Amino acid sequence: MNGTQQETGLPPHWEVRHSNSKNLPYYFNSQDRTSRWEPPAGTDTEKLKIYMATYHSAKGPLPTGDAQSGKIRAAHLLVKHRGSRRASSWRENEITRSKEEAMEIIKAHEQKIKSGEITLGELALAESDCSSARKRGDLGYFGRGDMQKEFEDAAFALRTGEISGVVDTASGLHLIERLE
Ligand SMILES: O=C(O)CN(Cc1ccccc1)C(=O)c1nc(-c2ccccc2)[nH]c1C(=O)O
Repeated sequence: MNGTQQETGLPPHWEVRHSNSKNLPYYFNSQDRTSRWEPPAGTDTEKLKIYMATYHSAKGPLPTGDAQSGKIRAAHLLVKHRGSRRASSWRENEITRSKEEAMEIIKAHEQKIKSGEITLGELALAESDCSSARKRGDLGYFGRGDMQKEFEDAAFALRTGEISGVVDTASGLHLIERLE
């Protein structure tokens, strides 16, 4: 997160950064690589105030893994198709649906979850083709490098409590909910 000069009101070479350990913004000078908690002299404080208000939107600071371990916890609902790397699951010994059919199914699941009709965990119990279904799709904690890249990138981009759009991996199509 670093807005341009005219957006932040900071002097040249200065940018706003975020300290995960303190969950606070700080100011970093990319030329002499100094950092400070307070805006530097010459800052247009009115502009900075507006910029920070936008940055600290209702959704809070940008998503990151847990400040200490870098791990997050998520649940997912997996709909496999005949092109899945392992086209079999506890639900169906041989999965023959096409990827297009799987997309229709998971889009309907997404609608139900995002409308509040049902939680992802509840729906995963009956509908997920992943062995985690019996745990409401809960995968526990994981860090970068533990999951397929597309899955990891989508999960780490979520804020806690947020639900992804459809994520496509070699295993199938997923909806992901970041739990912690
Ligand atoms: O992709 C494969 O070759 C086979 N797999 C991997 C797998 C199989 C069993 C348990 C965990 C992972 C799956 O198809 C699979 N992937 C997942 C998965 C993918 C991304 C995130 C979490 C789980 N679950 C499953 C499953 O059957 O239960």
